[in-house]
Parts: sequence; C-alpha cells; structure tokens
Amino acid sequence: MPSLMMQSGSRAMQTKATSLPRSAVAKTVRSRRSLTVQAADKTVVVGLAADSGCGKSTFMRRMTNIFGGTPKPPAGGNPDSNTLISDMTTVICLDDFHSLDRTGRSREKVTALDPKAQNFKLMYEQVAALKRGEAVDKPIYNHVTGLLDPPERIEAPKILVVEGLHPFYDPEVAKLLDFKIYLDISDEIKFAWKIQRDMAERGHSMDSIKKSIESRKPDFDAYVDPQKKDADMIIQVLPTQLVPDDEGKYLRVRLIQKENSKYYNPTYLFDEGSTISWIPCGRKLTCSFPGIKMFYGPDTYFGQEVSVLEMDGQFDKLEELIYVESHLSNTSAKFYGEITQQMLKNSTFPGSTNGTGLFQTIVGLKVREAYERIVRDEKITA
Ligand SMILES: Nc1ncnc2c1ncn2[C@@H]1O[C@H](COP(=O)(O)OP(=O)(O)O)[C@@H](O)[C@H]1O
Ligand SMILES: O=C(COP(=O)(O)O)[C@H](O)[C@H](O)COP(=O)(O)O
Repeated sequence: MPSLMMQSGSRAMQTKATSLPRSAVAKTVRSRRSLTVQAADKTVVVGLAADSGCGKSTFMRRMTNIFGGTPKPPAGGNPDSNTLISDMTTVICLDDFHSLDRTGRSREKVTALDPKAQNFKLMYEQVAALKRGEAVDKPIYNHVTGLLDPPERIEAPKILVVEGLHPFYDPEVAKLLDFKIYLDISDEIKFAWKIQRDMAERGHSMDSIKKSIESRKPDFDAYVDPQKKDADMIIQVLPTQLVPDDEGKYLRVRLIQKENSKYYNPTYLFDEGSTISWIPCGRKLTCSFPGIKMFYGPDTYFGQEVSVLEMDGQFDKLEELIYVESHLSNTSAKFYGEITQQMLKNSTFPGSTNGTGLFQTIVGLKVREAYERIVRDEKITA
C-alpha cells in the first residue's frame, strides 16, 4: 500500500508560467541591434557546473530534447568539437577555454581544474558577445589529443548553455548567467561513472583514472565544489539509504531548489511547504526490491532557504512514472504527463529509471520556464 507522512505548513498555491512564442519581430537581423534593440533577440545564458564525469553531457541531452531538434556539432567542422547545436540551444563546453593544454598543465604542474589553466578573460568576452547576439570564433580543446585546436565559428543562439568545470567561478562570467545549475555527485558514484566513461571513450586505464581523481581532489574542493552555493538548482546524487553498503546500484537523488528565484517556482509534492515522506509503491506503481521512497520539505542550503525534493530507489516500469508525476505540482510542464513523456522519449539515457533522470527532466522544464519568463519580461520593458 502507498504510505504517506505529512506535516502541514502550507504556503501559496501553484503559479503557472506564461508561455510566449517569439514573434516575427524576433527575426530582426542581429547586426542591427545597435540601431534597434529587439527584446526577443536576447540570448538567454544557462550555466551548468560539475566535475568531469558527473553527467553534464547526459543532462544536456535531456535538456536540449525539451527544446526540440537533434543536437549536432557545427556542420563541416572539427570532428572533435565539444559544441552541440540544435534548433534553439547551443551548448558550449568550457574546457575550450583552457589556457594550458595537456602538455602545458604537466609542465606547470597544475590540474585542469586550477583557475591558472583557464582563460577567464576570453570566456567572459565570448559569452558576453554571444549574449549580445554576436558570433564568436571560439577555441576548441581537443580531448583526444590534449591540444588546443583552431577556433570554430559559433553564432548566437536563443539559449546558450555553458557547461564545464567553472561556469560561475569567475564573478564577471557569473554575472552573464541567467540560470545556474550544479550537479553534485558524491565521490563514490562519480568514481564509478568516470571510470566507465574514461575507459570506454577516452582510452584511459583504470590506474591512470584513479590517480587522476586523487590528484584532482584538492583543486575540485577548492575551485569547483564551492560554486554549488550560488546555483539556482542543484541535483545531488548520493548512495541509497534503502540498501546497506550498496555499491552504487541504487541512488538517492535530491533536487535542491532555491526559494525566491526570479525565474522559477520550486516543484513540490502534495502540499507546498509541508514536510512529506511518501512510499508510492503499491497498486499504481510496481516496485521490486528495494522500492522507492520520496521526500519533500523545506531546508537551508549555505544559509539560503530551499525546498528539497528527493527520490531514493528506482522504477520498474517507466510508464508508471505518471503516478508520481500526478502528485507533483509546479513542475513547469505544459500539459499533464509531459515529464513522463520526456522520460519515455529518453529511456535509453543513463539514469532513466531513477531520480537523476526525473530531476534532470524537471530542471530542463524549469530552464524552459526561465527562458520564457525572460523573453516575456524583456518584451514588456522594450
Ligand atoms: N544518471 C546517470 N546514471 C548512471 N550513469 C550515468 C548517469 N549520468 C551519466 N552517467 C555515466 O557517467 C559517465 C559520464 O557522463 P557524462 O555525461 O559524459 O559526464 P560529463 O559530461 O560530466 O563528463 C558516462 O559514462 C555516463 O554514461
Ligand atoms: O576536467 C576535465 C573536463 O572534462 P569533461 O567534463 O569533459 O569530462 C578534463 O579533465 C579537462 O578538460 C582536461 O581534459 P583531458 O583530461 O581530456 O586532457
């Protein structure tokens, strides 16, 4: 039987985002911006921060799918480009702003996470230019060779996503971001994900990956991890609490949502502002061992008020997620079942049967809501 524990303390009721499509006005030639500033021309900039191997690329695929189109590298360009372009979004990887290539880092004895290995000035100039609607010639960091390749031309998209190690480390770059997301993956889970990816795709040995993780840890703690306090939304991935000593098979995933955000309303379970523990397994949700446990409640995060939505465990049948979705509010979905539809569409992606996929989908919908609110607000003030 489904079980529910609730403590009351309800806040205001759900608010819905207004969706405004871009008008024909938005098609004004970008080079004329200095003459006629067209509000709907604005490029909205999203920052996604996480360590290497923490699922940034996987999350990007889920998020860009919400906006439509198939993400592809720039046509006819470098096959090792890190950029992905689709109908509305362009995702650029901040590794492209490494100022030191692999040999340079080894010579200077710095890791790829050290600010000394990044060109923040160029990062600022190019993200600012794209945000103004101007094209840039962005360098490419080649992960195969470890070298900086000749630049590629990037046109200003409607939504620019900057993903990488330090999107909000530099205060000037941080000011350009309209929405900030942090993927906070606990060490043991990060280790498992990175080993699998770096062995299969980057040809590294298990031993070299272990050494690299250890040598990067101090710089990760000093320069990457502290960014999470400034994020609008954080997806935290932890070992399950349902199975003692589980080795990463099941995950406990927490969606940390800042209160008072200008651009989104936190998603809640059953009753906004209450503290709720819910085991949805029973007649409407099939759960084999170890089942699913959900939690929702208020909390503080680095001294800031947040709402936390949590899922521990995994689904057996993805289509039954509709039962969980029907108990969530303020999801930013445009129709009943949109989250389940997205999850089914991306069912082959890693994390599809647990909270990582579910919460990445919700964050993607929040980014869409933020984008639509920004475009709407700009139109009103134009
Ligand atoms: N939610 C998830 N569950 C299980 N494995 C995942 C998940 N997200 C990513 N992975 C795996 O982790 C590895 C690194 O993911 P990736 O998206 O390439 O990370 P990043 O872009 O941050 O370096 C990949 O092998 C991917 O399959
Ligand atoms: O930390 C990262 C980010 O990679 P990602 O997030 O794409 O995994 C890489 O180690 C550096 O960019 C150096 O690259 P390499 O180790 O290939 O020289």
